Amino acid sequence: MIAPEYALRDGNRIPALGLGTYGLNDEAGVDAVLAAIDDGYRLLDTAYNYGNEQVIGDAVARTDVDRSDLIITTKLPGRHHGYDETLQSFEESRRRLGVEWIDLYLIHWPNPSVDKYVESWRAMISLREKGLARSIGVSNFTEQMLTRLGDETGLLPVVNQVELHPYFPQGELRAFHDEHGIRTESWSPLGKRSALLEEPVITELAARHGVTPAQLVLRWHVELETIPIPKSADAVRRRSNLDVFGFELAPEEVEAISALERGRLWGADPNTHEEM
Ligand SMILES: NC(=O)C1=CN([C@@H]2O[C@H](COP(=O)(O)OP(=O)(O)OC[C@H]3O[C@@H](n4cnc5c(N)ncnc54)[C@H](OP(=O)(O)O)[C@@H]3O)[C@@H](O)[C@H]2O)C=CC1
Ligand SMILES: O=C(O)C(=O)[C@@H](O)[C@H](O)C(=O)CO
Repeated sequence: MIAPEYALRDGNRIPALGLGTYGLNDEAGVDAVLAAIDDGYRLLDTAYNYGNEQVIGDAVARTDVDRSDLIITTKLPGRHHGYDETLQSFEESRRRLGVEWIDLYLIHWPNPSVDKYVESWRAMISLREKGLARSIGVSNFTEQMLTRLGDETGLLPVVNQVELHPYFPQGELRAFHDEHGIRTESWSPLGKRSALLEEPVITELAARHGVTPAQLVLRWHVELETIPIPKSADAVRRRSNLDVFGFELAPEEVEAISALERGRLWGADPNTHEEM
């Protein structure tokens, strides 16, 4: 199963679903990422701070799938904000991944109290101009922060990766993204170890469609046209998480799932959260 793709505003393409890799480490992590690529995952999400870029790089080096068919995402950590620091951090990530280019490079968190994300963004624009980062984006940015990037540099990110699941559907931010050609990626798309997958509306709709609760939630993301990046260390769950393109949800089913809205699960508000 290979996920369909969306076009990004910069002319590049991105799969409609990817693999989260936080917690996939060591040799077991390499095996998991390699098996995921074999099973059809083409979008891989890591970060400097996950400490597993080399794990992703090893899997990419070992697979038979063409490098140009893979979309590798990594992220700039908070402690490396600033123009020169960003260029240096990017080189470290690229070296650990063992790749010529990074497909999607994101600012992991805005850390507004440090107030250097615009400088980092300028460095990322230069990386894109050199072809070292094919697409550039951000993560955990608010509408105000995105607007500031656009106002001060003339270039908006093509992706904003944010917390997004049925408990926190991010309706207003998604509408802003859609208006400005920013693609939404969903982190913790399954609600990471919360009770989401046991919610009656989820289990009942899953039974109606003959799918698992996780497949139902992932299909909800697809209906919203956000890109979920579920993480699983288990091969069977990874395969079923990718297998969500053979059924559809009716608009009222999407609404019923979105009605679970109650807010962020982990309290990580981009206006105050400081990421090192
Ligand atoms: N930009 C950012 O700030 C952030 C980015 N991320 C990214 O998003 C990715 C995904 O988010 P994450 O927080 O891991 O949470 P997810 O919502 O992807 O949930 C992962 C959890 O769900 C379990 N799981 C996976 N598939 C299934 C299934 N089919 N049925 C039941 N349980 C399942 C996993 O267990 P098991 O492994 O045992 O299957 C794991 O415990 C991360 O790996 C990372 O790449 C995450 C947080 C913040
Ligand atoms: O991206 C992730 O998976 C995270 O957990 C982030 O929240 C990030 O690594 C962080 O904020 C650590 O403090």
